[in-house]
Amino acid sequence: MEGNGGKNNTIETWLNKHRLMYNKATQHPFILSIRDGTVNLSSFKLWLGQDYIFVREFVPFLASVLLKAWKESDDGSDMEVLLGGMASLNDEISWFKKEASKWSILLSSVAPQKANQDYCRFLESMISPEVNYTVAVTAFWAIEAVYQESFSLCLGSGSKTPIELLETCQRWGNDGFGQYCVSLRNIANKNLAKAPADVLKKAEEALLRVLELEVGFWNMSHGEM
Ligand SMILES: Cc1ncc(CO)c(N)n1
Repeated sequence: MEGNGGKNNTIETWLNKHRLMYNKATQHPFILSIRDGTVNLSSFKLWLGQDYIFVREFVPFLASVLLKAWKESDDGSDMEVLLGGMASLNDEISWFKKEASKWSILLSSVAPQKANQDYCRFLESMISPEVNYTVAVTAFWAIEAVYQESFSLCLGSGSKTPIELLETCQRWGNDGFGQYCVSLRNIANKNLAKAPADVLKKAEEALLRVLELEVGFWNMSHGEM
Protein backbone atom coordinates (compact mmCIF):
# COMPACT_ATOMS: atom_id res chain seq x y z
CA MET A 1 0.00 0.00 0.00
CA GLU A 2 1.31 3.41 -0.87
CA GLY A 3 1.79 5.99 1.84
CA ASN A 4 -0.70 8.31 0.25
CA GLY A 5 -3.60 5.91 -0.12
CA GLY A 6 -2.61 5.16 -3.71
CA LYS A 7 -3.42 8.67 -4.92
CA ASN A 8 -1.21 10.52 -7.33
CA ASN A 9 -2.42 14.05 -6.73
CA THR A 10 -0.94 14.97 -3.37
CA ILE A 11 0.13 18.41 -4.58
CA GLU A 12 -3.39 19.30 -5.73
CA THR A 13 -4.79 18.08 -2.41
CA TRP A 14 -2.30 20.23 -0.51
CA LEU A 15 -2.92 23.26 -2.71
CA ASN A 16 -6.63 23.01 -2.00
CA LYS A 17 -5.99 22.56 1.69
CA HIS A 18 -3.61 25.54 1.82
CA ARG A 19 -5.30 27.64 -0.86
CA LEU A 20 -5.31 30.84 1.21
CA MET A 21 -1.58 30.69 1.84
CA TYR A 22 -0.89 29.74 -1.78
CA ASN A 23 -2.92 32.71 -3.02
CA LYS A 24 -1.09 35.01 -0.63
CA ALA A 25 2.19 33.90 -2.23
CA THR A 26 1.00 34.03 -5.85
CA GLN A 27 -1.21 37.14 -5.76
CA HIS A 28 0.89 39.37 -3.57
CA PRO A 29 0.29 43.15 -3.60
CA PHE A 30 3.74 43.62 -5.16
CA ILE A 31 2.79 41.39 -8.10
CA LEU A 32 -0.65 43.01 -8.33
CA SER A 33 1.07 46.41 -8.49
CA ILE A 34 3.12 45.23 -11.48
CA ARG A 35 -0.02 43.90 -13.10
CA ASP A 36 -1.98 47.12 -12.61
CA GLY A 37 0.97 49.30 -13.61
CA THR A 38 1.25 51.15 -10.29
CA VAL A 39 4.47 49.43 -9.23
CA ASN A 40 7.07 51.58 -7.56
CA LEU A 41 10.23 51.22 -9.66
CA SER A 42 12.45 51.46 -6.60
CA SER A 43 10.60 48.39 -5.25
CA PHE A 44 11.23 46.60 -8.51
CA LYS A 45 14.92 47.44 -8.38
CA LEU A 46 15.15 46.26 -4.79
CA TRP A 47 13.49 42.99 -5.80
CA LEU A 48 15.89 42.57 -8.75
CA GLY A 49 19.03 42.99 -6.65
CA GLN A 50 17.74 40.70 -3.90
CA ASP A 51 16.56 38.03 -6.32
CA TYR A 52 19.97 37.95 -7.98
CA ILE A 53 21.45 36.98 -4.60
CA PHE A 54 18.69 34.40 -4.11
CA VAL A 55 19.22 32.86 -7.54
CA ARG A 56 22.93 32.45 -6.88
CA GLU A 57 22.05 30.55 -3.69
CA PHE A 58 19.55 28.54 -5.69
CA VAL A 59 22.38 26.93 -7.73
CA PRO A 60 23.87 24.80 -4.91
CA PHE A 61 20.34 23.95 -3.78
CA LEU A 62 19.40 22.68 -7.24
CA ALA A 63 22.73 20.84 -7.44
CA SER A 64 21.76 19.05 -4.22
CA VAL A 65 18.34 18.12 -5.64
CA LEU A 66 20.10 16.75 -8.70
CA LEU A 67 22.43 14.71 -6.51
CA LYS A 68 19.49 13.35 -4.50
CA ALA A 69 17.71 12.43 -7.76
CA TRP A 70 20.77 10.56 -8.94
CA LYS A 71 21.00 8.65 -5.65
CA GLU A 72 17.35 8.14 -4.79
CA SER A 73 15.21 8.36 -7.88
CA ASP A 74 14.30 5.27 -9.87
CA ASP A 75 13.32 7.39 -12.85
CA GLY A 76 16.15 8.70 -15.04
CA SER A 77 13.90 11.31 -16.63
CA ASP A 78 13.82 13.27 -13.33
CA MET A 79 17.47 14.06 -13.78
CA GLU A 80 16.93 15.37 -17.28
CA VAL A 81 14.20 17.76 -16.10
CA LEU A 82 16.44 18.99 -13.27
CA LEU A 83 19.41 19.36 -15.58
CA GLY A 84 17.25 21.51 -17.85
CA GLY A 85 16.50 23.64 -14.79
CA MET A 86 20.21 23.99 -14.11
CA ALA A 87 20.79 25.14 -17.69
CA SER A 88 18.07 27.79 -17.32
CA LEU A 89 19.65 29.01 -14.10
CA ASN A 90 22.86 29.65 -15.97
CA ASP A 91 20.90 31.72 -18.43
CA GLU A 92 19.01 33.42 -15.62
CA ILE A 93 22.18 34.63 -13.92
CA SER A 94 23.35 36.26 -17.16
CA TRP A 95 19.93 37.81 -17.56
CA PHE A 96 20.06 39.30 -14.05
CA LYS A 97 23.41 40.92 -14.83
CA LYS A 98 22.09 42.40 -18.06
CA GLU A 99 18.87 43.59 -16.42
CA ALA A 100 20.76 45.10 -13.46
CA SER A 101 22.94 47.15 -15.76
CA LYS A 102 19.81 48.33 -17.61
CA TRP A 103 18.51 49.66 -14.26
CA SER A 104 21.94 50.91 -13.11
CA ILE A 105 22.05 48.50 -10.18
CA LEU A 106 25.50 47.60 -8.92
CA LEU A 107 24.98 43.94 -8.03
CA SER A 108 28.29 43.60 -6.19
CA SER A 109 27.12 46.16 -3.65
CA VAL A 110 23.74 44.57 -2.91
CA ALA A 111 23.55 42.98 0.55
CA PRO A 112 20.90 40.36 1.33
CA GLN A 113 18.08 41.60 3.53
CA LYS A 114 16.54 39.64 6.38
CA ALA A 115 13.76 37.93 4.39
CA ASN A 116 16.30 36.90 1.76
CA GLN A 117 18.69 35.58 4.39
CA ASP A 118 15.86 33.55 5.93
CA TYR A 119 15.02 32.08 2.54
CA CYS A 120 18.67 31.30 1.73
CA ARG A 121 19.03 29.61 5.12
CA PHE A 122 16.03 27.42 4.27
CA LEU A 123 17.63 26.47 0.94
CA GLU A 124 20.81 25.55 2.76
CA SER A 125 18.90 23.38 5.23
CA MET A 126 17.42 21.44 2.27
CA ILE A 127 20.92 20.66 0.97
CA SER A 128 21.62 18.32 3.90
CA PRO A 129 21.84 14.65 2.85
CA GLU A 130 19.36 13.93 5.64
CA VAL A 131 16.63 15.70 3.68
CA ASN A 132 15.33 13.17 1.24
CA TYR A 133 14.69 13.63 -2.44
CA THR A 134 10.89 13.71 -2.21
CA VAL A 135 10.96 16.57 0.30
CA ALA A 136 13.59 18.56 -1.63
CA VAL A 137 11.91 18.15 -5.01
CA THR A 138 8.55 19.19 -3.54
CA ALA A 139 10.18 22.37 -2.17
CA PHE A 140 11.87 22.95 -5.52
CA TRP A 141 8.60 22.64 -7.42
CA ALA A 142 6.90 25.06 -4.98
CA ILE A 143 9.63 27.68 -5.34
CA GLU A 144 9.38 27.64 -9.13
CA ALA A 145 5.57 27.39 -9.20
CA VAL A 146 5.07 30.53 -7.07
CA TYR A 147 7.11 32.60 -9.54
CA GLN A 148 5.41 31.02 -12.54
CA GLU A 149 1.89 31.71 -11.19
CA SER A 150 2.80 35.19 -9.98
CA PHE A 151 4.45 36.50 -13.11
CA SER A 152 1.98 34.91 -15.50
CA LEU A 153 -0.69 37.00 -13.74
CA CYS A 154 1.16 40.09 -15.01
CA LEU A 155 0.87 38.88 -18.61
CA GLY A 156 -2.82 37.99 -18.72
CA SER A 157 -5.42 39.92 -20.65
CA GLY A 158 -6.31 43.18 -18.96
CA SER A 159 -2.92 43.47 -17.29
CA LYS A 160 -1.27 46.88 -17.45
CA THR A 161 2.26 45.76 -16.79
CA PRO A 162 4.75 48.54 -17.66
CA ILE A 163 6.54 47.70 -20.91
CA GLU A 164 9.97 47.84 -19.27
CA LEU A 165 8.91 45.04 -16.87
CA LEU A 166 7.42 42.74 -19.49
CA GLU A 167 10.65 40.84 -20.10
CA THR A 168 10.91 40.03 -16.39
CA CYS A 169 7.33 38.78 -16.29
CA GLN A 170 7.88 36.71 -19.43
CA ARG A 171 10.97 35.09 -17.93
CA TRP A 172 8.83 33.22 -15.38
CA GLY A 173 5.40 33.62 -16.95
CA ASN A 174 6.12 32.09 -20.36
CA ASP A 175 4.55 28.79 -21.46
CA GLY A 176 7.86 26.93 -21.49
CA PHE A 177 8.45 27.76 -17.85
CA GLY A 178 4.85 26.74 -17.17
CA GLN A 179 5.49 23.35 -18.79
CA TYR A 180 8.66 22.96 -16.76
CA CYS A 181 6.66 23.57 -13.57
CA VAL A 182 4.13 20.92 -14.65
CA SER A 183 7.01 18.46 -15.12
CA LEU A 184 8.33 19.30 -11.66
CA ARG A 185 4.87 18.88 -10.14
CA ASN A 186 4.53 15.48 -11.83
CA ILE A 187 7.89 14.43 -10.41
CA ALA A 188 6.87 15.60 -6.93
CA ASN A 189 3.49 13.84 -7.14
CA LYS A 190 5.05 10.62 -8.38
CA ASN A 191 7.48 10.54 -5.45
CA LEU A 192 4.89 11.64 -2.90
CA ALA A 193 2.61 8.82 -4.04
CA LYS A 194 5.08 6.26 -2.77
CA ALA A 195 6.35 8.16 0.25
CA PRO A 196 5.82 6.98 3.84
CA ALA A 197 3.82 9.16 6.23
CA ASP A 198 6.79 10.88 7.88
CA VAL A 199 8.16 11.97 4.49
CA LEU A 200 4.73 13.23 3.43
CA LYS A 201 4.55 15.30 6.58
CA LYS A 202 7.98 16.84 5.98
CA ALA A 203 7.17 17.58 2.34
CA GLU A 204 3.93 19.32 3.30
CA GLU A 205 5.81 21.37 5.91
CA ALA A 206 8.44 22.29 3.32
CA LEU A 207 5.70 23.45 0.93
CA LEU A 208 4.16 25.66 3.62
CA ARG A 209 7.54 27.05 4.59
CA VAL A 210 8.25 27.96 0.93
CA LEU A 211 4.91 29.79 0.68
CA GLU A 212 5.67 31.70 3.86
CA LEU A 213 9.18 32.60 2.69
CA GLU A 214 7.87 33.73 -0.70
CA VAL A 215 5.39 36.06 1.01
CA GLY A 216 8.26 37.41 3.14
CA PHE A 217 10.35 37.94 0.02
CA TRP A 218 7.56 39.87 -1.74
CA ASN A 219 6.92 41.89 1.43
CA MET A 220 10.58 42.88 1.52
CA SER A 221 10.46 44.00 -2.12
CA HIS A 222 7.22 45.86 -1.58
CA GLY A 223 8.68 47.72 1.38
CA GLU A 224 6.59 46.03 4.09
CA MET A 225 9.27 45.03 6.46
C1 LIG B 1 12.42 34.34 -4.26
C2 LIG B 1 12.37 33.54 -5.50
N1 LIG B 1 11.52 32.50 -5.57
C3 LIG B 1 11.46 31.75 -6.67
C4 LIG B 1 12.25 32.01 -7.77
C5 LIG B 1 12.12 31.16 -9.01
O1 LIG B 1 13.29 30.78 -9.57
C6 LIG B 1 13.14 33.11 -7.66
N2 LIG B 1 13.96 33.46 -8.70
N3 LIG B 1 13.17 33.85 -6.53
